[in-house]
Amino acid sequence: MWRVLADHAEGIRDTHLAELFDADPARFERLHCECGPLLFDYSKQRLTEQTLARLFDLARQQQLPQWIDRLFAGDPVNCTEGRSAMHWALRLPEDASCSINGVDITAQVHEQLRRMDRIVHKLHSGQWRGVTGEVVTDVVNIGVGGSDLGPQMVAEALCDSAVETSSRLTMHFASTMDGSQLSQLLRTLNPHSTLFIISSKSFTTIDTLSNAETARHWLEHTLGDKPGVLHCHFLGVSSAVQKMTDWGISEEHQLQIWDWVGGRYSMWSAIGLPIALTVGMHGFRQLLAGAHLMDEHFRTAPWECNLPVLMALVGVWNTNVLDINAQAILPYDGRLKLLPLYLEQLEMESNGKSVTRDGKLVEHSTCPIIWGDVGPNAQHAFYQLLHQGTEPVTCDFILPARRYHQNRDEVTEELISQHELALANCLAQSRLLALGDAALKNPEDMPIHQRYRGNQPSSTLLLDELNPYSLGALIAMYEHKVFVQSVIWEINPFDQWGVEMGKKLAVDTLGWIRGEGQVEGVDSSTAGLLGRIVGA
Ligand SMILES: O=P(O)(O)OC[C@H]1O[C@](O)(CO)[C@@H](O)[C@@H]1O
Repeated sequence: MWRVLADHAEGIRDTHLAELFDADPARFERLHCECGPLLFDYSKQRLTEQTLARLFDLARQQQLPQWIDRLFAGDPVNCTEGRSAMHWALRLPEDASCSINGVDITAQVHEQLRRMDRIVHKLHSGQWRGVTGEVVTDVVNIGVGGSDLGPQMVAEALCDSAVETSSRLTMHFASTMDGSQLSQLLRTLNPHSTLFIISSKSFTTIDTLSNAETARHWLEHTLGDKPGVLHCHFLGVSSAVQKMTDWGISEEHQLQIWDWVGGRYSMWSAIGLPIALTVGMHGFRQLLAGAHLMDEHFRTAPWECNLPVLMALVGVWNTNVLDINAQAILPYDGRLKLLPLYLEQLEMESNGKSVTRDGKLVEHSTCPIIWGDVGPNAQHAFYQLLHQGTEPVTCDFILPARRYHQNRDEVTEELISQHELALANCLAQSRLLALGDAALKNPEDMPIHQRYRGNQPSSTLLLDELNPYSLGALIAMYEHKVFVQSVIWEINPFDQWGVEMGKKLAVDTLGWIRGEGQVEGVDSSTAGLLGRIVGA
């Protein structure tokens, strides 16, 4: 199939996107599809309907239907760890039946949602008090990777849907191992009214545990070594129940996740507590409902109108056939500032692999390099390379059609104008990237340094508006896209062995930094740097 695709690419290699649009006025109609609040426009990709037909053949050859069935049957698709990957089960409605190996998964999931609900209610209503009796007004989520990026990204993206609470609760996030964010927070927060969530699937991540330890010392130092400090000021979310207990988190303040939830797929579980604290449980359930809509769409929609499948295959075409190995994520909405970071983990930690499920070296490129920023800001930073650099890049433009239409006040008109400005810039950029000079009047009169080559492919994801439901659908779409690509590439998207060894090597290195033992068996760069650090 790869040969067929390569030959097909040869046939359209010299056809510019401007020609494809000229040749077919209905190109957009043919090459876009919708699911609920999302519209996926891939007409600015360098492909035709014949390309799609061949990509579907490839997907059939790679047994995509069987793999989708396996994913939703709870089979151990994470083969190196012998686990299933059932993030989709976190989004099931309560009346859905899902039992795996005799365990009622839906009941487990909804039991934890009810526990979350009680905690959210207690905090929102001002009933959660610190050890000295003050109402908790600040919550700090301590976590890293999937235990930080998803909750933080969504909580910020949904700031307009934040609920007013009688406790006037504020969410904060601390992730960095060096304590940068935590030290800033501890300078301003009141220990009497601060609650920490220790969020860690494994409850072994040193970044999180060292931040948690610092928080514990701060509380004990400022509040005194009273019994009840740990009980009143810490919540835990983990799959390692005993480890939470050993750390000192009381049973009633523990929320549970399961082995079958991957860290970067966990924001739908109790790891998403900061989201629920921001938008309330109703908002959190809307987020789950939007994701469930996408799960059902992915599982059942024909591929011709299946958003995750189309998005994945377009990506495979770019990466493996057109040799485009960079992808920019460009939301035209400041609330989605953290989405590129979130997708960096989702895509690159999942599919940044070079060994197949069968233990062979892959023969094709896998995950491209993904980065991004809020589009309008990136226009003033790296768009120069997109327009006139030497590297091909594919872009995902993400934008809500409507904003500021609710809760009107004295600046609503101005803000609506600002939103229109962002929309105009998004459409202008994707048009110029695709068409190049053909988008301009009399380009031949311009000097060469002002000309645009164009032919840079992009997709546009248009949301009705950004709310919990549409965001849930958007994120689930990317999750399933990643899964489809892993099937095409024959890799396991649910493990991350590449991140383990660096952590182990750091243990020895830490000993040397602390003056324990002789530095030996390391390269001269590491030895030289250690010498400077230890001598500093
Ligand atoms: O939730 P945990 O177990 O602390 O893990 C945090 C992150 O660390 C990783 O395991 C990578 O080191 C990610 O996959 C995960 O999201």
